[in-house]
Amino acid sequence: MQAVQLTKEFPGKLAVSNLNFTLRPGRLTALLGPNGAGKTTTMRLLTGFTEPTSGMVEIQGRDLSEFRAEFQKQIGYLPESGPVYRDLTVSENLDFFAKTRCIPKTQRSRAIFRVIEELNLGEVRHLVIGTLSKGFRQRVALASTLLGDPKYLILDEPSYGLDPNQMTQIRLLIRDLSKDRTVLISTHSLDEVEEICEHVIILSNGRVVANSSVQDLRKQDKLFLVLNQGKSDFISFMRHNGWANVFKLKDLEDGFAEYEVSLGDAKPEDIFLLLSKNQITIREMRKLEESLKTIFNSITGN
Ligand SMILES: Nc1ncnc2c1ncn2[C@@H]1O[C@H](COP(=O)(O)OP(=O)(O)OP(=O)(O)O)[C@@H](O)[C@H]1O
Repeated sequence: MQAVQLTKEFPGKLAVSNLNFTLRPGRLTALLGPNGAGKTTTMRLLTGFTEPTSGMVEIQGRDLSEFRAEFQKQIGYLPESGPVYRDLTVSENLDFFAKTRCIPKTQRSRAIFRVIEELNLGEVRHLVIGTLSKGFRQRVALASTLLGDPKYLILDEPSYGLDPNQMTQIRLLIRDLSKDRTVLISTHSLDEVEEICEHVIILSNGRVVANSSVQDLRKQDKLFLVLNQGKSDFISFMRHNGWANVFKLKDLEDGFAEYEVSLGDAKPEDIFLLLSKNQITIREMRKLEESLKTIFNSITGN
């Protein structure tokens, strides 16, 4: 599933602009971004609920706008906070959604039984949704999304409002589901991303500002160094040796200075070797592991 130059403009508001990314089966992707960055709009475009102003969503090489009705049977969309009808029982709610998803009558009760089992809803199946806790309501919403076993799942903040136990359960379930499906979740929880996601797309002001594996994002680790470079300029020396991202933090009184070096693909020992070969005196050297939160904040300019 691919977003190709995907753009949506509302009157007076460019919500998302020229989005390009690919979602793959077996790779759980998180969509991140500050409030108003365009996450919900992107998800609605991917599900075909909103039409793009320009660009397209391509599914296995086909433009989604050409087979929207057919595709909606293959996609499970969990919108932010819902949908669950509070005065229906869990079973009635699932039956209603099974009908809207056009699951044939002969297969409906089997499909409902399957999601009730999958989400552990057996004990509450005859209860009215309005009487259930937020965690159970969210599970019912997710169960409705899974009816008919869709191969594409677009889940807008699936763990929002859940307690820590429920959160863990839902996250593990989503991770399992993503093994043989194409799954995109939006979230504000960087813990969730670290725990279950392999890939991240970060939006800021309607644009993609990062599209990479969680592992690659983490390659923004840095090295903190205190060294004495004598009279020559350490930054130029490092640039000359292929290290572009070197910053002086401050000069110390005794000729030493503090620096920060972005590691990229390299290891701290590569730098250690370079410095010792060139007789640079190192007083201190330590790896600074950036938290995903710091990386997110610096990418989105927060
Ligand atoms: N129907 C609409 N009409 C006009 N503007 C809209 C509409 N829907 C969304 N927008 C605007 O588009 C921008 C992106 O909104 P969107 O809901 O996609 O962001 P979001 O990242 O999901 O935000 P949040 O994290 O707060 O849910 C916002 O500025 C929003 O006000």
